Amino acid sequence: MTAIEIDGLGKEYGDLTALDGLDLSVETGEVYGFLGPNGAGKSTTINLLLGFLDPSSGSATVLGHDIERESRALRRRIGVLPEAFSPYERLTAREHVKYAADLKDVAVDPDVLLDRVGLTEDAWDRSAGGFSTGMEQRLALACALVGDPEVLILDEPSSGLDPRGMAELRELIREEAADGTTVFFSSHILSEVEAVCDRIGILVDGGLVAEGTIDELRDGTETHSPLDVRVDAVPEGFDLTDLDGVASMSVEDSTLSALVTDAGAKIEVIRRVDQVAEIRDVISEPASLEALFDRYANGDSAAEGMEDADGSSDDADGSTEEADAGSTEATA
Ligand SMILES: Nc1ncnc2c1ncn2[C@@H]1O[C@H](COP(=O)(O)OP(=O)(O)OP(=O)(O)O)[C@@H](O)[C@H]1O
Repeated sequence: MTAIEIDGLGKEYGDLTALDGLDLSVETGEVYGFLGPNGAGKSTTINLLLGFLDPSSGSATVLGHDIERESRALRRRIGVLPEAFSPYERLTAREHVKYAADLKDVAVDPDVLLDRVGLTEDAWDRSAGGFSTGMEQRLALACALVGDPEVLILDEPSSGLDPRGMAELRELIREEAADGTTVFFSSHILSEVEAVCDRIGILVDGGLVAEGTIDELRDGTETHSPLDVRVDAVPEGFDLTDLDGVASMSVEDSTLSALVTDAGAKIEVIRRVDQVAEIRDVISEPASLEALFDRYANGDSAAEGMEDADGSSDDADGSTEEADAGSTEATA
């Protein structure tokens, strides 16, 4: 079943098109990462879903509720962590959670939620005016969890959190997902998205440029995976960049590092090195989501052959930033 269905959603602010006919759907129980650079339209999308903004075109439903006509009913069933949560200075943490419960007309034990988001007990009865950014973010999360929402919509949930806070947030998202909650969250922190999301959509200039599981995004595009081969000694002038699928190579001491575009190229690299040196170690890493994101979000030419979010595919022209010699045929 679909929890979020977005159909041709558009938003214009005067002359500026912030969202350009977005189509997207999120299944019930899915954790969907909504990625994009600054100004891509992530918050605009979320604010439209919540009924805080009116669309210029298109439509959307969340849990079957139309976002324009049924936003009140909808907001009772979902939990929201807004982009710029700003607590009421004089209310304590407990009072915030109680207030959020009143708005939804549900009963809640604030202590359970405050404990769950890792706000330490000594802060529960303190005015939120003195909270650090991380504490504010934890409080916002506690408020979002009020009423055991069926859908959680989180706009940059990790902003202000330290690494421990981010790890706890990931754990919380996993627990919610295991409980059947649909989670839709925007982020530009790729490791966070990679760690918890079932699917990712990459938004650039108000439109989705790619969508899929991490593996699909990796498989459907040409990303460069690092391959390090440590040998006894690298022969003078040794070069691999004539091999298909080797985008670049460098040598440091006795380690030869290549960026390769497919698994076949890795085997070829190892064969070639084996002919000229004694291999001591091989370290092979998958392409990072970071690199993949850069290719889409920054319009890197290697991304142009990737499968688009609508399933169509452009032609790759064969050049990449680092690659003079690498084959860059699109695999999508
Ligand atoms: N109220 C507004 N009036 C005019 N332009 C706006 C308004 N809100 C957003 N925009 C513009 O719309 C575009 C999309 O902004 P939006 O905040 O949705 O992007 P975002 O992906 O959430 O960015 P960020 O990661 O920086 O929060 C940007 O160009 C932004 O400047």
